[in-house]
Amino acid sequence: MARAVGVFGGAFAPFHNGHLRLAIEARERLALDQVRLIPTAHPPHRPDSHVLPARRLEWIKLAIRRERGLIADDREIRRDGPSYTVDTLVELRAQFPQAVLVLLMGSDAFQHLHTWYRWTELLELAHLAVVSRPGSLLEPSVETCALLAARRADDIGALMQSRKGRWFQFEVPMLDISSTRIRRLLRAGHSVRGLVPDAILDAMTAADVAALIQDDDATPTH
Ligand SMILES: Nc1ncnc2c1ncn2[C@@H]1O[C@H](COP(=O)(O)OP(=O)(O)OP(=O)(O)O)[C@@H](O)[C@H]1O
Ligand SMILES: O=C(O)c1ccc[n+]([C@@H]2O[C@H](COP(=O)([O-])O)[C@@H](O)[C@H]2O)c1
Repeated sequence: MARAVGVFGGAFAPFHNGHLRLAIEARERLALDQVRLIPTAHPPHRPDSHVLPARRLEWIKLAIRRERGLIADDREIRRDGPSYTVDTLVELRAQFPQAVLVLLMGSDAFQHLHTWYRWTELLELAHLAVVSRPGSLLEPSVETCALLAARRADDIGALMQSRKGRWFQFEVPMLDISSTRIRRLLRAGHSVRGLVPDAILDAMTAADVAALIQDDDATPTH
């Protein structure tokens, strides 16, 4: 039975080496037994990707084939309605009642945490671990400060003393890669090798590329 489980959600359109490094570094540095990679099916906060969620899940599986402790998780694909993270954590908490649960995210997502559905409940279900990302602050936003200030864990030991309720920030060597940048390069007919895991790239069809380049550019930081 897993004692410490990382939870890493995203549109992953496409999954790239920045995502892969975040998952690997989090697993190793936080000593997680597993990190579950969860593509959104019906993201509450952005338009659905033109790439079907099942295809984005397949890409994740290709990318993590040889990585111990990384798991492609289809629970948001199997669920109807908006893919709220709080619902995902409720399910995972029921599946792993005794485990330390750690919700992983980049600093750009962290900055918008107060806009998430029932965001204050997230810490009642899991810890948060935030990793620095080029162009966005690692500090909590003014809106989340009141709740988060007293709940910061200064080190991994402090985080692992409880199953939920704290947040922690850690740095990984920054990879200035975003799915938006990859889609822009594809739109321009450029290569994205080195940004996307080779196993995904080698499996990517013309139809995949056509779908990806229809997706909107994400806002602010990339
Ligand atoms: N290069 C990176 N370094 C660290 N974290 C990242 C990186 N790219 C994405 N993330 C994090 O991965 C999660 C999922 O991100 P998402 O699938 O939206 O990727 P993205 O590259 O930001 O895509 P898009 O450009 O379409 O918004 C978020 O928590 C985000 O902060
Ligand atoms: O639950 C919410 O309201 C919510 C709002 C915004 C983002 N999220 C989750 O945050 C994760 C990263 O989202 P994104 O757009 O950066 O790929 C992904 O798992 C989303 O489902 C969740």
